[in-house]
Amino acid sequence: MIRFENVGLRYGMGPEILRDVTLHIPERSFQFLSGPSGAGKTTLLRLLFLSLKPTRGLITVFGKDRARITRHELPLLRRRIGVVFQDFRLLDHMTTYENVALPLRVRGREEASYRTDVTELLKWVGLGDRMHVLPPILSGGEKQRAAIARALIEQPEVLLADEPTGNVDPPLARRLLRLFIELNRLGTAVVIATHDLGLMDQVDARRLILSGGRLDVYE
Ligand SMILES: Nc1ncnc2c1ncn2[C@@H]1O[C@H](COP(=O)(O)OP(=O)(O)OP(=O)(O)O)[C@@H](O)[C@H]1O
Repeated sequence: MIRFENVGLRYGMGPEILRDVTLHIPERSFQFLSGPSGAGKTTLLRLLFLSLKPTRGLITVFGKDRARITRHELPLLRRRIGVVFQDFRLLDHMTTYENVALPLRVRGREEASYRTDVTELLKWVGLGDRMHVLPPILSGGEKQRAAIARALIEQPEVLLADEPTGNVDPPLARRLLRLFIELNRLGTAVVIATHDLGLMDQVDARRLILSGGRLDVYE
């Protein structure tokens, strides 16, 4: 689904952050992306989300060569990739429901056509009773789940999550992990960037480990 071949990335004239990274994210797969702080996990996620271009190497996304994707095609491909950012990026002046519905509204969909989907998804992530609350009132874990719901509303083929359990207590981290596993069972490929060894030990999943700019894959 997404393939990297000998990918290198540097910011400006800085050192190479990623070096010769070769990677395949298969359909319906589940993997953790780990490595020390500053190893380049967020950078790798940004490459997967097409918000960065590699400085060298080949990336193909849904069969398309990254270098040949036009500005017009980019939003269509991105819609197939859900992302949960480290800082959630919820809009504070919109309710939880409105935040999750926003990608559909932006596309010009009528509310009547998506109201049930948004409501069901919010119930699925455990926010059924927080739908009409503004994000500043949500707890860290609730914000996290709202961000997950927003990433899932367009039924992406792959979900990328950057440290999704970074700010939550262990019981909630386990709950979020169960949510990702269930999502994966329903057919979505999942990539979770995390430092949390305890979290990774709870699932027998692929591990992508970044260190010194290189990526090792443990199946
Ligand atoms: N926009 C940028 N411009 C220049 N350097 C950057 C930029 N973004 C990240 N870097 C550098 O790239 C390296 C990798 O950063 P990145 O955020 O990808 O690591 P990470 O593994 O996600 O770290 P953490 O676990 O601490 O979030 C770091 O040295 C960082 O300073």
